[in-house]
Amino acid sequence: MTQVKICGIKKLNDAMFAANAGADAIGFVFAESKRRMSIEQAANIAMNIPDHVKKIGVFVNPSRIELEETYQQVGLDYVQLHGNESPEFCESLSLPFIKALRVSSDKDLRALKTYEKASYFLLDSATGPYQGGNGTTFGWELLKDQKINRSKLILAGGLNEDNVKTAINQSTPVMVDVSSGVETNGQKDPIKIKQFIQNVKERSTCHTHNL
Ligand SMILES: O=C(O)c1ccccc1N[C@@H]1O[C@H](COP(=O)(O)O)[C@@H](O)[C@H]1O
Repeated sequence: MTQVKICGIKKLNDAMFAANAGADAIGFVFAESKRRMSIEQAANIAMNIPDHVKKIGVFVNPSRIELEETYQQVGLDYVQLHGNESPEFCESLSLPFIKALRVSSDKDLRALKTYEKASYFLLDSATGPYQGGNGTTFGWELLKDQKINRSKLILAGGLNEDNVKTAINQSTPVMVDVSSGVETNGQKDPIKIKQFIQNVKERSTCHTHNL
């Protein structure tokens, strides 16, 4: 079944709601962003949500020390690297990481093989002013015939309750990641979170039955 990560969580209520609605992972943004939060805020949420929900910290070009301290103090399961972190930097890390790549054409997928130590790789849209969380999609169809290890593929970028089933059909990722698409007026929206997760799980069930 396709897993779901709800990213940009800033409140314990939202984290609990997402967990109870079936989220498999939640994301805390430590990069420059309107969703940015402190280590203390994230640690307080992390210690109060069920263990089975993975805690993922999102960074853009962090220092090694920032990564290690945040990972340990919050109790993260993974760090998500959303900037221009080099393969050498990533390979030298001693913590589990997800490497995000911004995709606008199939040429961008060539970088995947240079991050082999990544636990997962996350494909996001290249459109928008920020390094992530732009709420913009990319052409998922370009993933269809690519030789990609789907068990390590997280799909992100502009996903929402209306497009997530199509996105999964076209890219067959192990996990989908959403931030903007489950917000209203810049705040996480429980109705959208619930519907998003329901649509993903529904779609996954249908898929399994069709196999
Ligand atoms: O969410 C943010 O503000 C953010 C900031 C900097 C880097 C990454 C960020 N979020 C990640 O961006 C993608 C796409 O988000 P969206 O659904 O299009 O809003 C997702 O992986 C978030 O984890």
